[in-house]
Amino acid sequence: MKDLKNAGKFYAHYLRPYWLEFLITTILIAISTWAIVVAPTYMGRAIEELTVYVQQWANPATRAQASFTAFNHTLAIFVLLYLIDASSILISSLLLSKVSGYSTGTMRVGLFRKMQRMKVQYFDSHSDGDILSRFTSDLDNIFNAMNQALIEIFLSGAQFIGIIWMMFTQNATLAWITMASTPVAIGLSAFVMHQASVAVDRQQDDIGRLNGYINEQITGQKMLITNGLQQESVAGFQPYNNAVRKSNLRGQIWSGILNPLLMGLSLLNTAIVIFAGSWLALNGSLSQGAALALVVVFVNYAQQYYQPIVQLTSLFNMIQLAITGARRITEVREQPDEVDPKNGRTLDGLKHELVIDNVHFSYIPGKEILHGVTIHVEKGEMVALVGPTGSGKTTVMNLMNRFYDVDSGSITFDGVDVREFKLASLRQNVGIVLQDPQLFSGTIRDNIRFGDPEADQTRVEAAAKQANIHDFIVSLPDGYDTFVSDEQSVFSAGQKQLMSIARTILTDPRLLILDEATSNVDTVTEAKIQAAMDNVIQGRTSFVIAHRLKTILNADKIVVLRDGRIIEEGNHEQLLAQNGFYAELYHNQMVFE
Ligand SMILES: Nc1ncnc2c1ncn2[C@@H]1O[C@H](COP(=O)(O)OP(=O)(O)OP(=O)(O)O)[C@@H](O)[C@H]1O
Repeated sequence: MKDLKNAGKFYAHYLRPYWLEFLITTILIAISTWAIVVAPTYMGRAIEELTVYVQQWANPATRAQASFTAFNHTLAIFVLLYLIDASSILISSLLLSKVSGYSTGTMRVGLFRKMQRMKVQYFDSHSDGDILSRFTSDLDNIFNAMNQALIEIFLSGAQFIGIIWMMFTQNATLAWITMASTPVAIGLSAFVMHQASVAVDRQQDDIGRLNGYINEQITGQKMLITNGLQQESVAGFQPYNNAVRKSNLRGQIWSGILNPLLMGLSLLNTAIVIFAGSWLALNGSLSQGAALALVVVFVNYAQQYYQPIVQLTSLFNMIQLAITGARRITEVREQPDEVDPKNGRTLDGLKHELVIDNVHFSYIPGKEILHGVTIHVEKGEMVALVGPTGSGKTTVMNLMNRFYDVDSGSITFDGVDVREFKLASLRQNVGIVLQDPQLFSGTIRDNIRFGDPEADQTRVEAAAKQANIHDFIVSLPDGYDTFVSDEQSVFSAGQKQLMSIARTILTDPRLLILDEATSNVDTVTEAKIQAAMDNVIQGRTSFVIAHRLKTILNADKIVVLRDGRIIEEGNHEQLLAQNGFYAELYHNQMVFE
């Protein structure tokens, strides 16, 4: 019920702008229902007039008076009524198709915009496949339901009201008897629909998880092939597939039950109407002929009365999928946005120092990752963060850029808390070279000037030269116009890292965070990356998360992190002299160099 209420709110929000289309549709459907209800009476009248014509024509005394005019006239009205009905339905369908297309388009754009505002946490805690299925499967379900079910909802609703109205104009007692079973039908439908909705809900979530798995396996396909794990991958796929099959079957069974159940109830209702009508005919004040005619009419109504309910329940699965789709999209819409302070301050470079002061942080409440980390970074310094995998290096970076906020402690730029700056201003000042750089579909030029699309060729080339990737780019047949994408790129992993460095150089950030790539690159590329890093670091305050200690020998300060705590701090020589954890780490790495 809560889902239904929330879905109501969701659709009201997106469909409100189309109130005029709905008003026109309501009027057209009312006209069509009126036409369809009235048309049979003209049919009867036409038959009556035809009978009169035949009788007059058969009799020589009246043959001269026999005329088709009245019959033709009635028949024309009859045909006209059907034309009105057909064209009203056609126009309504077209209008509602337009509404479905436009409103799902708005939902898609809204969802996409929302994705750009949401906290990084959402993306870290949901699989790409699951996020993608909200754009594909859920929005498709919503579109299909709106495109096909909306018109049925209108038609069935109008038909339902029309039949009730007609029944009461004929005989109120029999009308009440026909409608008496409605609460049973509603109760039964509510129960079955609830069961089905639980199954359909689960089905959509299972589809999300299945997509997540497929996405992960496609992304890691090379790893799978290299390790000969294709069979294992298929075996891992089975539980996800089985879950979808099971919840799908459960949903189909429950929603499949509803239709025959209501058909049965409709038959039972018809039998009750026949029985009650006959009793009235025998004991009532009506003549037997009139009572019999009334029973026949009400048997007809009793069958028609259930038709809109049956029709709507046959669409139930589709409607349920749309309700679930609304829930899953609402879930995204209700995610908190990144917190951008009102009247936030503008960060204009770093003048003195950046201080990470006694920072505690946990991704999951109760599971603290950083336990009181304090780091001072003076303007122009290069500070390196080292430590074993999982020690919290990337987490520190996540906090400096406000991908996440600290639980306690603070991060300050010249004494001003990072949470007081406008997000855009903060990120303009903080450039990040990520561990696993991403290329976007477009030319190499567009990829380099990603952070500043207005940059001209001179600036793009200067950045590429500093990043040591210019020579490679111009060696390509199309040079800077070469089309690349993350999946189909002409770059090796190391060259991708150089591209990412070029991109960062172009935006000229005051503070640079460099999450060094862990991937193994050949020694020539490694030397290029090193030179590019030196170029980008020069003259800037920088914070390097280093995996290869060779790259940070010149750092002004090296901070050693272990299990979320700083255990050593100093420059390379000082730390070697301490002969502690860093010295051990360094000597171990040098063995492999
Ligand atoms: N989004 C997240 N949600 C929950 N836990 C996380 C998340 N990201 C990281 N962690 C956990 O936080 C801890 C620190 O991770 P972090 O990525 O900061 O380590 P790291 O030192 O950068 O490791 P690496 O050298 O492998 O990059 C790890 O135990 C990791 O499992």
